Amino acid sequence: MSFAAPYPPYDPTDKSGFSYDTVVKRWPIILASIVDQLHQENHALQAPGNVSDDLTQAKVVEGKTIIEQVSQLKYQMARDYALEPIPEDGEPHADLYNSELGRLAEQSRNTWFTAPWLYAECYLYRFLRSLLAQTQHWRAYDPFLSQKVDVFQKSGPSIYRIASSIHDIETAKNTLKSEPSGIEALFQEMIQMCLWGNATDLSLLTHMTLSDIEKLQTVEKEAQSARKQFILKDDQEQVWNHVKGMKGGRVDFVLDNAGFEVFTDLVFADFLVTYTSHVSKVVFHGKLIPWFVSDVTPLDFKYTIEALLDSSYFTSGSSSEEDKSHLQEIATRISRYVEEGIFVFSVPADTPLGGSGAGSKLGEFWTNPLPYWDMERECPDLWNDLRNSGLVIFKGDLNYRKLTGDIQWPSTTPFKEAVGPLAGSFPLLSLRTNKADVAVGITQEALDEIEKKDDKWRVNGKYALISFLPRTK
Ligand SMILES: O=P(O)(O)OC[C@H]1O[C@](O)(CO)[C@@H](O)[C@@H]1O
Repeated sequence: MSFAAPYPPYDPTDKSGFSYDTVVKRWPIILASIVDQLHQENHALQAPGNVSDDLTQAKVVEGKTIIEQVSQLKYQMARDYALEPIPEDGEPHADLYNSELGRLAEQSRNTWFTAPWLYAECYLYRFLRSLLAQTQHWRAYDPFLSQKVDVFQKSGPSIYRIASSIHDIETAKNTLKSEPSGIEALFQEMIQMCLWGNATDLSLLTHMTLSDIEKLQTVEKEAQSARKQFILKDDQEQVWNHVKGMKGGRVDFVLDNAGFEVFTDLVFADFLVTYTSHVSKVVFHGKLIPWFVSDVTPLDFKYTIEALLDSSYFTSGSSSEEDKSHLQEIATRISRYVEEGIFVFSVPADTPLGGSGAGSKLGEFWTNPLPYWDMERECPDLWNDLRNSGLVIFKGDLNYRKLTGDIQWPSTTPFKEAVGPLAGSFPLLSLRTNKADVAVGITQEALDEIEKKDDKWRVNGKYALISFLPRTK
């Protein structure tokens, strides 16, 4: 793999006030929470009677404990130190990250404030992984797991509401079959539910209260029609026209966040398989290492389905027996689809963090720092595999940044142009709420209007883009 992609046709320039903001404000909070988390684990391990002494096991290179290493990273980041090479830890992509770092050093862009934002952010999670992977004790440890679980457990009210809507669809199933326009309307509702499911994301939620999160999770019909005006590019009709031409096809989800968002992905997938004849198989792609705080790992995926089946899992809000039975209905169906291989995770569900060599090869691509432009050259196996899909759905902001290379395209640039050589490889749908500067495919008129209305529209998560490209090659 090499980083020097031949696309785009002009020099990438990615720095912006917002990226700087995340380095100085958001990342230190994330690192501080990891240090807290590690301390808590330490105390538990060192409790009287517990024979395990992690401070011995957790020594990493240079004689520093993992906690000292993470604290040092936080210190260096705030002072704009140079990024250190990723140690050879036996996990994928260390060479790729390091060769790019070398290239950046030649351009004096290898410090926390000067490195391209996309690279620096991916590096941060890969470097953290390296610290953990080099120890015996923390190798299987996901420092974000407790946050993921905590927020998911509090998402009960929104999850029950969605499950009840699906129950209503089940009740009207027979009528729906004879009314194609009803299915189309539901498809639009589902796509929007799945889109707005991306509005919550733990790497952004450092300042949010539970009620803020609940507001973001409001995805039912009324809220959706109110939010339609916030969709700045809307290819829903093109997507439906494409999907309705499929017969028993395969859909892929390149997943983003665990918890509530992956629940909305599963609901959308369930809808496609259960209520339409267009889709008979769904493949889910996640991350092999803890990534951008809340991204789905194979273990998160398995955990989500078990949690949905457990009627005492959700802790917030009051739920009636009826709510619970509606959730059981869809959770049981999802679990059955997994058992029957109708829903599959792209790597085995028990793949450990860091991957398991050949068995998880197809999952490695998603945690490298590259744009997706050159997937065909960088990871031909994955590219060829996705060519078997009838629709590849890329969820969320980071996937969008990688699809477009995270560069400052004029916002009226066609999506196809920003996706570059990847465009046309397979039918591609991006569902993204805007949390970073890059945004393309917007008409001049819409752009003028939004610039007047809200100067934070690119980053405040209130606006969204639904972008579709057909297969052309
Ligand atoms: O979960 P999502 O939608 O990919 O969002 C992640 C986004 O959050 C950030 O980490 C912080 O803004 C971005 O860098 C990143 O693109």
